[in-house]
Amino acid sequence: MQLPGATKLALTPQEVNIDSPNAIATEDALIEGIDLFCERDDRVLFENLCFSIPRGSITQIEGPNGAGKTTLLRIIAGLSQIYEGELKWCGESMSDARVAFASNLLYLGHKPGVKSLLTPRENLRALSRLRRTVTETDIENALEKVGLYGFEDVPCHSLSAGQHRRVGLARLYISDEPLWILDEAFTAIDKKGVAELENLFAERARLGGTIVLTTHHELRLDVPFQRIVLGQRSGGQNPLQAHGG
Ligand SMILES: Nc1ncnc2c1ncn2[C@@H]1O[C@H](COP(=O)(O)OP(=O)(O)OP(=O)(O)O)[C@@H](O)[C@H]1O
Repeated sequence: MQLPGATKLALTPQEVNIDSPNAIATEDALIEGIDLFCERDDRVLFENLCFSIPRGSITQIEGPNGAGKTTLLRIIAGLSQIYEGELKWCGESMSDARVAFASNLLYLGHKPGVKSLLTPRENLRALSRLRRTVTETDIENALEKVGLYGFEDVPCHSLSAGQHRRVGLARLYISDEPLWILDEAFTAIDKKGVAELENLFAERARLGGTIVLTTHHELRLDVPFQRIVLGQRSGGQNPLQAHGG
């Protein structure tokens, strides 16, 4: 379902060159952060932070524990306003573009957002209830993709931590939102699951989807991606770094 006044971006491949982040033209940016500043408990998490997130790209927010990765991710996702500076969506101020932004976003936070009393199938039904286009077959396929075949109708409280997490991740396989913002998506996921997620991310970016994620995992992607590195203020490095695929 689309919100009134919201423009949903189509998922279509687009040429994106993120070999040199500083060279990204502003008009290509889906999201821009300009001169962002954030402080918590009198501690500056980041300041003068600028980045540009192009459509069809993958951006990893990286840094040590407590550096402010989740804080920045929540700010970008519009879930926290504890910052100064400017955020833009498709060249428009985020505060003016809030409805359009929200209709394009799938956000998966730290916690899987899965209800323990429900089964994986019931959880996915509930999470996709606003989307008439999601069928029972889509739900079954998504659960199979995340390795939950045979567990569709088991209450989630009797699943393992990794399986619980996989129920939440199954949303990615039924998502038509062009922007995914994912906090610690790999937590509790085994090696095979991590590799499958990495393939999904790369494939999604090739289709024109945009992914912003935090993880301590060393990403192995066969598409170029960029990193916003937090927690290195004394090093004076550029927080935006490009990585080849
Ligand atoms: N609700 C809150 N109230 C006050 N301070 C907070 C709150 N949430 C986080 N902080 C502080 O903000 C700082 C950054 O936290 P954040 O969760 O963004 O870090 P992170 O880089 O995601 O860490 P991790 O790798 O451990 O997940 C930390 O010092 C933390 O104590």
